[in-house]
Amino acid sequence: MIFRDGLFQGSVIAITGAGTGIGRTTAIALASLGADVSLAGRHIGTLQETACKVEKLGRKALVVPTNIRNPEEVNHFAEATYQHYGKVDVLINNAGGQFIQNSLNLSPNGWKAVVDLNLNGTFYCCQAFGRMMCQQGHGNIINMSAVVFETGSPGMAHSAAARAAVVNLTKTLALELAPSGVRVNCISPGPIASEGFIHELPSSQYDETIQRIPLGRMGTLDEAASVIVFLASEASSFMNGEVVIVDGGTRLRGAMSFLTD
Ligand SMILES: CCCCCCC/C=C/C(=O)SCCNC(=O)CCNC(=O)[C@H](O)C(C)(C)COP(=O)(O)OP(=O)(O)OC[C@H]1O[C@@H](n2cnc3c(N)ncnc32)[C@H](O)[C@@H]1OP(=O)(O)O
Ligand SMILES: NC(=O)C1=CN([C@@H]2O[C@H](COP(=O)(O)OP(=O)(O)OC[C@H]3O[C@@H](n4cnc5c(N)ncnc54)[C@H](OP(=O)(O)O)[C@@H]3O)[C@@H](O)[C@H]2O)C=CC1
Repeated sequence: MIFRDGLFQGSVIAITGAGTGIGRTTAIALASLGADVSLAGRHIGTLQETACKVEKLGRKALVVPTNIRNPEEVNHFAEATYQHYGKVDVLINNAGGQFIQNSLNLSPNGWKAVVDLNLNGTFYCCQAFGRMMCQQGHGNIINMSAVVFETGSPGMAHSAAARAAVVNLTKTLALELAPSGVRVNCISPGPIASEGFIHELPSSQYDETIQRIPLGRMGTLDEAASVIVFLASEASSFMNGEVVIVDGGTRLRGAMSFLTD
């Protein structure tokens, strides 16, 4: 990481989806820069692995198993974090995902599951932590979109619609919360080589995906995490309601289909 040692000393940062991929890499990067963290996700095992790495860096980690699709669990995550640390400086709404399917074959429940995760879950977290941040008079929320929001995205109708909504939610919250000292921004990654993405991408589409990325390779977990770290830091203190795209230029080549047939 190219950030100053101790940059986040004294900061408390809550992260969803912190047991794997971009979330885990971000949590460890922030801890290496001095932050104490609160880690959410559904699977306690992977969260505990992240917590171990954080503690080895000499920082504190609170593990709060949470399904962000459930607003009561999200409220518990926020309350547990505040009770444990007494404040939260930054919330990183990283948890998300989808499955690839043609729109006409999506079941109502499949549609709802993906919108619930990527849009509603993000909103529940913004609301629960946003209330507390407004009360404490400062805060910084970073939402996760995906570059699919910029174009049509065959095979990802549910996710692309939800990610576009997250962008608008970010802008609205940026306006609503700014008077209370809370800023809200969004990161929109393109193909980042997380285990989750590689696993979900049909192997027959791997080569085509790489060819579509102007930089000729997927982004690394560190390259996604470092943009989140920048947004979490005071280096971005005058950014509010912004969407930072991290896709190696992929969106410039237009819509990409994830369908295999
Ligand atoms: C221009 C190029 C840019 C590239 C951009 C890349 C964009 C994004 C990349 C990433 O997001 S990388 C992260 C990858 N990780 C994941 O996506 C996580 C893996 N996915 C999931 O965990 C699931 O898909 C989920 C929906 C997010 C969660 O599912 P969950 O298991 O909790 O759902 P259920 O409640 O059990 O089921 C609800 C409903 O959904 C249907 N369903 C679930 N998975 C699938 C599937 N793989 N295929 C088809 N349908 C699925 C499930 O059947 C249920 O529907 P019903 O059967 O009840 O009708
Ligand atoms: N990799 C990429 O190219 C891109 C990724 N993204 C987004 O970046 C974020 C991180 O993805 P990435 O690291 O690549 O992939 P991962 O699959 O590794 O990360 C997804 C994380 O979300 C968590 N999660 C899923 N559902 C829930 C839920 N209901 N409640 C709480 N946590 C949940 C998972 O943990 P658990 O299963 O334990 O709950 C997991 O840790 C996601 O939002 C993803 O959609 C966006 C664009 C591109």
